[in-house]
Amino acid sequence: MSNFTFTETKIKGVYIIDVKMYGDNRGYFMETYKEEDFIAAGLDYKFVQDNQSSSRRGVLRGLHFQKTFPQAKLVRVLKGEVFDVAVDLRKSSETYGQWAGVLLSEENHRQLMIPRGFAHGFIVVSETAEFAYKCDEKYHPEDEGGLLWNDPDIAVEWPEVGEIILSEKDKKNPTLKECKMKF
Ligand SMILES: Cc1cn([C@H]2C[C@H](O)[C@@H](COP(=O)(O)OP(=O)(O)O[C@H]3O[C@@H](C)C(=O)[C@@H](O)[C@H]3O)O2)c(=O)[nH]c1=O
Repeated sequence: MSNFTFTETKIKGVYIIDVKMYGDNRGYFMETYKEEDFIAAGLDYKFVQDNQSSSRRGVLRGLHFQKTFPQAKLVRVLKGEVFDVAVDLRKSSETYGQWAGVLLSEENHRQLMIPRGFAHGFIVVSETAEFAYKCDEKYHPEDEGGLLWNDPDIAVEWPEVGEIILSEKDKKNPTLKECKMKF
């Protein structure tokens, strides 16, 4: 029997994944990824790179994608809490330009599966957060693309966290209208 529950969001292909935890007097155990269970749920990805980042409250990383080497991402939080967002950039999608968002935390142990063809980002809600994710394509620095986090046409409803902290690169990201990105 699988330890995973896969729930598709309003955007086709984007899944919230909950995991059964086994607690005892030592602490807990949980599986965080199992190829055969993901394939059985229709999520057949071959992950080739794992990443981890740490950020303080108000840090917003995103919205990021790779243009010619798109990455599917399986994302989760190790410490703290973030609001995680995927924006659909698939040209033939009925939900092109729309976003899905979910709170991921060290308490709910939730994961979000984001297919290729999306921009991805998150904002840190807790004092600090450690974030981990698997990618099915390696990092290509020359291929990076970004979308402005507060593009009014996408209108992500980011939670209120006070001051928002962006990288210099992310401050200069274009809007969807400006970059017309479609996969
Ligand atoms: C993403 C990445 C960055 N780096 C390096 C480049 C740079 O010097 C440093 C920090 O990179 P960034 O500022 O792009 O890191 P960050 O803003 O955390 O970028 C990440 O944001 C989230 C939202 C994503 O979805 C990821 O795909 C990725 O784009 O790390 C790698 O060596 N490998 C990687 O895979």
